[in-house]
Order: sequence, then structure tokens, then C-alpha cells
Amino acid sequence: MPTFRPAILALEDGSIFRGRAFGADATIAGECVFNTSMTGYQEILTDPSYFGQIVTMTAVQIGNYGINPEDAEAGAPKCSGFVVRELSPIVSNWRSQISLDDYLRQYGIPGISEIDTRALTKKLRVDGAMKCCLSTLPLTDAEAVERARAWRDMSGSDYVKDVTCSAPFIWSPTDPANFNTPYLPVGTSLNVPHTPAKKFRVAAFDYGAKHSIFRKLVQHGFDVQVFPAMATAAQVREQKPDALFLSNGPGDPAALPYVHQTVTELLPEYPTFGICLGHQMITHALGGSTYKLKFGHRGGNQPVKNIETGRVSITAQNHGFATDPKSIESRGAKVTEINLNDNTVEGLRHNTLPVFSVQYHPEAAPGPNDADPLFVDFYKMVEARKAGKI
Ligand SMILES: NC(=O)CC[C@H](N)C(=O)O
Repeated sequence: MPTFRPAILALEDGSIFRGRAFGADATIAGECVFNTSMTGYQEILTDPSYFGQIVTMTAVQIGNYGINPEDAEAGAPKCSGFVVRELSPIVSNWRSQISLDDYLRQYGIPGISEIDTRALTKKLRVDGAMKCCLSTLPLTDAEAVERARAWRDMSGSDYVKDVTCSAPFIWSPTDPANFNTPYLPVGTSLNVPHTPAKKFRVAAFDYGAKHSIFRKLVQHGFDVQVFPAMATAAQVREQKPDALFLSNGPGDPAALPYVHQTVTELLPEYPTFGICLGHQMITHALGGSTYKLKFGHRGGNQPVKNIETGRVSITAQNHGFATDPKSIESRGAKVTEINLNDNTVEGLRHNTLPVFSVQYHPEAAPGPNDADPLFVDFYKMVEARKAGKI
């Protein structure tokens, strides 16, 4: 066990948690949120949607299988800080190349362990997500609370500009660095559908996309051209894509007027699928609105019901905002899916355009593959459009 270094987590309401430091020597402020996944800490750390947030894991021991190159959702961890009950003293997995502690240190991200994460989570659930300060440097309680309160709230801030790609690029399914998995034939235990023979070209907006979304699109018959969030509708049209995809991403969905504008222009022209922030961008592009949830949905066990089919999926989620259902129903779209924990909107479809989206993450696999068919639906929608049927 490495030597004890103290750390502090202070919430804006004055709550103080003192524990043991891991990761980098640093003081940071951000939004304190919790994630209920039992596994997947590496995917969580590298999901760009966590930019600006300090993530608390409710699972009691984290770090036991280390860090490997295949599971990263982006080139580097993106959250601001990490909070765990116990950091595993042992790393044991054949794929592991580095410990969680060393990984966070390498990227300048501080962590705190050995605090009562259950008490912290209960507080966030009752009082809502809060601004907080995490420090692995000597800081008094008052200084830490002051740093938490001084942090600029994420509401109203554009975080997408910090995580989007800088220029368009083609997602390469043959580059080993992209870890594209070979397609599984029909009838395998994962029960994923067959590889379509014909490929379609999708223009994918990167608002902070997880790599596994691009892998899924490739797996389901798409050549993926990625565009930065600031790309214009004209730049997309120039490439003559068959379809449009809108990715997940961090921060307040209402704070991205330039994205709303671009999506408003493109929606009538292309079959479109949106995930998470992409779903919220469709909401805004249609003239609808989003609002902040009290503490959000983050975890791998969120039950979602499709209200048209009655089917329930166990989904992976990571969002703090949601679509106001009334705001889209009066603008030509309908709610297709709801979260069974709180009845909030989890999916929508346009009444006349080939446009649909989900608030959850169908590329992640907690169910384990409950939501995979959405990529097939997208492919079929593009196929029908190309055949002139819709
Ligand atoms: N994963 C996401 O795309 C999150 C979307 C948005 N930032 C939210 O918190 O609601």
C-alpha cells in the first residue's frame, strides 16, 4: 500500500469528506455526480460527457482490473476528478497495462478514496447534484468550500467546444488503434443481427463522442465521417452523406445555439439518429426544450420502457438534463420511450421525418445488448430512404 496522502472533497452546501488521495496532486472544482455501475470505470473516466464533473462510484471497490487500451472511449480521461470508497490495492487482469492510480496521475486528475460514498450519494440524491471541490493538496475546509462555491455552474456553459474534434476525419475500421470488433454472425449468444452487405455513409457530429458509438455504426453497416460540432450544414452537404448521426457530449444542451441551428437545417434533409446530447440537440432543433434533472441518471441499470411496444430495456445512461415532453409533442415529434424510475423522456421520433433519438446509450452493453437493435433500425431507415420508400 503506498504512503498515505490526505485528500478533501467539499460540497457547496458546506459538507466535508476527508479521505485518502490517489491520482494527481491537484485541486479542482466541478459538478459532483454519482454513477451506480458495478464495472466500467475506465469507460466512465474516458466518456467525454463527464467533462467538468467529479464522478463518485457507488460500487464499493474500484480499480481491481486496472486500465487497458481497448476500453477507452477517448484518447484520455475527461472527467475532472474521481471519488471511490476503496481503491483496489491489487490490480489483476490479463489486459491491464497500468493501475488506475498511475493512470489518473499521468493525466493530472486527482482522486479521493476511503470516504463514505454512500452518505455522499444519499446527499446528492436528496439535495441534487452539487458544485464541489476535490483536492489532494493541503487545503482547509473553508478554502475547499469556497473553491466549490466559486466554480461556474455548468448550466449555460458550452463544454462541447472543449471535447469535439478539431477537424473532420474518417473513422477507420482498419486502424488497430480504433479496436473495431469483428461482427458476430446471427445466432451467436449475443444475438446481434447480421452484417448488412451494403454500406451507407453517415455524417457523424462529434460533440464528445464515445469511440464505441463509431464502432457500433461501423458494425451495423456505416462508413463514418466525423465532423466537429462547429461544422456547418453546408460542410456536411458537400460530402453527400446518406444519413446524419448526432453524438453524446458534455454540459448544458441549451447552451449550444450554433448546434441547434445546424441540426435544424439538416433534419429535413437526412435520416437522423441521435444519442444522449444528440437526442437533446434534436429536441432543440425542433424548437423544444430541455431542463436539468435533480441528480441525473448515471449507471448501467436504468430501466427504459418503449411505450409503443411495451418492451423494457436495461440501459447504460449518463445524463443530467432531459427533454421536456410537452415541448416536442407540440412540434411534430412524439415520446417513444420513458425511464421507469422517474417517467422522464428517454426517446423520441418525428411524426413525418425519418428522425429518432434516445437519451440513453445503446452502444454500451449493460443489458447486455438490449438496445443494439436501434442501430439496425437506423440502417433500415436509411435503406428505406435510399429506396425512395420514405
Ligand atoms: N451523455 C450525454 O450525452 C450527456 C448529455 C448532457 N450533457 C446531459 O448531461 O444531459
